[in-house]
Amino acid sequence: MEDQGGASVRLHQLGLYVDNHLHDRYLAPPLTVVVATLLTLWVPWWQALLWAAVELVVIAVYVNVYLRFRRAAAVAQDEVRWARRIALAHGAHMAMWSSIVVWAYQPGNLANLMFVMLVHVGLISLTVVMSNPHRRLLFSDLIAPALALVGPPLLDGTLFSLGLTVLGGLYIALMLMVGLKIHASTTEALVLRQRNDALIEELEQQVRRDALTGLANRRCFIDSGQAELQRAVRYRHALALLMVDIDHFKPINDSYGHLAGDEVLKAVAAVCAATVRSNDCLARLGGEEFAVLMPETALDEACAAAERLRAAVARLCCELPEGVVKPTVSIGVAITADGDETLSSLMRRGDRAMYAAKAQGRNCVVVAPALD
Ligand SMILES: Nc1nc2c(ncn2[C@@H]2O[C@H](COP(=O)(O)OP(=O)(O)OP(=O)(O)O)[C@@H](O)[C@H]2O)c(=O)[nH]1
Repeated sequence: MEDQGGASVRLHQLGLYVDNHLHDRYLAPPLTVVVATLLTLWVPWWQALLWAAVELVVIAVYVNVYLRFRRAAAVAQDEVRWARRIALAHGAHMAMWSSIVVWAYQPGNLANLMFVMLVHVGLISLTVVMSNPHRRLLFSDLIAPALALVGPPLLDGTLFSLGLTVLGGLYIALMLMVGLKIHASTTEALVLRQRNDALIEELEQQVRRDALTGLANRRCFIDSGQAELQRAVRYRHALALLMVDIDHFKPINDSYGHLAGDEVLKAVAAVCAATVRSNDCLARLGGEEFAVLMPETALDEACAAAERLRAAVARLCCELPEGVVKPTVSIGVAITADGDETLSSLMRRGDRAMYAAKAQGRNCVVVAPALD
């Protein structure tokens, strides 16, 4: 499942791991103080103090690494690099806790053995709860406390201690199984969420795009148009609209067939897309009608753009298997000086100008009269 999800899923898992461990900053410092206090039962106070001081620095370092990861907005390729950094930072923390075994464990002292084992049982439980989102880190986080849990009783060599080692081993195996189960379900949930997000994005694209030409569709045009009008009103900018309609399109369909008509539509759409500016909103409103919304564009600029568009389409020569088609367009230009008009009124005026262009013989540009 992990491989299926790929690096981006593992990056998500790393994010979950980091989120879980960020809570550590509230738990780890007070726990350090409590354990250091208990340690003074078996080691000189200055050793316990030194351990607590180093551990508090290590906590500060790994919390800092986690916060930097959160701020970095890492991408999928960074997953391995961040996982390594995080493993090092958190590994130092695990090593500090497990080091208690080496310098504070007193063979034959049952209270001390219980203390050391309890510290590591707690550490293993917390690790499984907090590290399960990321399998690699789950394993690396478990190594030190697992060895520290089963190690000391083994050193004693008594039957009782051997029993404790077996119990410790079973406990680790059980916790590992639980951790891996939770890991598998989080991975599955993440993969499903990714698929869901991709499907939603695709659906949103389909709802807003025209399937034939790939341009924005009417719905998308209306949404962008409303937003542009609001901006034009707020900043008192001019907003221009071109209504573009292919001339004599029905005869193209009738003579060459609907599929040939589709090819002409796609070719005209491509010319329009190549001719308008990138911040203009070009859409296919339906049939053989297109619209271009041009923010912050005055009348003379809009007319020049319309003329450029008309001429570009007139130069177009569609060589189809059914024959050669040379489409032309009629364009109506409407402008609102400070956005003080509704979109439908602007579109109506643009439409009327476009029909006037048709009436004037087609393949030309007509400007709509200014709004009273
Ligand atoms: N191939 C194709 N044709 C379409 C599509 N949508 C609409 N049409 C056709 O476009 C034609 C539009 O014809 P009309 O509205 O009569 O306009 P026209 O023939 O272009 O004439 P004028 O606009 O007056 O120059 C109709 O025959 C529609 O069937 C489409 O997606 N693909």
